[in-house]
Amino acid sequence: METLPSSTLDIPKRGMPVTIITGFLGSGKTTLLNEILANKQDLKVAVLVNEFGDINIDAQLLISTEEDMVELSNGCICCTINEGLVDAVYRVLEREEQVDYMVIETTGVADPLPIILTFLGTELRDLTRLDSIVTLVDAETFTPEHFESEAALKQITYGDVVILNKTDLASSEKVEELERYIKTVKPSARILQTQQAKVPLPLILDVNLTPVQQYQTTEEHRYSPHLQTDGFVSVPFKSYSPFDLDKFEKFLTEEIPAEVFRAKGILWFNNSEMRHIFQLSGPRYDIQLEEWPSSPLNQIVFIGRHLDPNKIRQQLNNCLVLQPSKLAQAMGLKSF
Ligand SMILES: Nc1nc2c(ncn2[C@@H]2O[C@H](COP(=O)(O)OP(=O)(O)OP(=O)(O)O)[C@@H](O)[C@H]2O)c(=O)[nH]1
Repeated sequence: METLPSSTLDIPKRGMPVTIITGFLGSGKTTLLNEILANKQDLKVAVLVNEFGDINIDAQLLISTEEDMVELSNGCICCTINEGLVDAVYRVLEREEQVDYMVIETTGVADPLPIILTFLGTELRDLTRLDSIVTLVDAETFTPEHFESEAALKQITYGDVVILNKTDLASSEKVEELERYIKTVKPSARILQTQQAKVPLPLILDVNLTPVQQYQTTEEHRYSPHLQTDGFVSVPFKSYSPFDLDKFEKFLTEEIPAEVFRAKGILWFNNSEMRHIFQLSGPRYDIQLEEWPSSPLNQIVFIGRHLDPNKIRQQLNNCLVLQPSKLAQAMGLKSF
């Protein structure tokens, strides 16, 4: 990893520079955010993490400390909680401690335009400087059909920098083909190729690449009907009882609905002292072991189209060591 030239850290204090990280579900946005936080040196970065489910897993997996971070859960900042975005930026600006830079991670199903226009068309225009929209693309799973998601296409259309990530999982032909495709959608984009979103920060931060003038004439879009989440729904699940490892493995390999596109969770298993960071993205899943920073509990979110939340919750309840009815009995409570 290159070290950051000292000039890059000398960001002038005229309006706080803002970079928006976008990209489809599982493309590597949180990985990039962690990469930024690990290499920001003395730059004081505030991060704003948005998830459309009501459990914010990403926020719990960031290496940042709590003071640097504003979480926006249970709604998408490009639509339902757009006002929340303005308030969150104000909260950062009002802090006594100087913040040099703000990085925003959108949900994987966000249309970047309403977020861009919030920065350019509200009182935030004078307080911040929109620097760049950075779009992550999963080189393994992305196709020109862009998952039949209008949001996935818009993320590329508005990307000033497009990062073709996960090149370790795609052939060089596929990566070249994708690069050609991206150039047809967004000829002016700076295209980078990465693994684990490892990128020299001067290529993506304080680059002044957002064509602010061009957006000034498109303000009416802000009020146009939002894409909703392109049919994607998020099913959260939380439990204070651990999972039985064998049952959970069986669920993953045999029962999980095919419509689940993405899942992420912090898991507690009966036979382990460790917390398990679970990531499922398209065709693969991965589990990493870490120490628990606090009391164990299970938190997991499933994202996909046409999901049946009750069925998934029932399947997960069946994987618990102590199922809710038994837990209620054990606690002397009536179960409903
Ligand atoms: N093999 C491989 N895996 C990667 C790479 N970058 C990220 N991943 C993994 O892909 C999964 C998803 O990465 P995230 O950074 O959480 O993706 P995201 O865009 O934040 O996902 P959402 O939260 O759904 O929006 C995680 O398991 C990462 O460890 C890469 O370059 N190669």
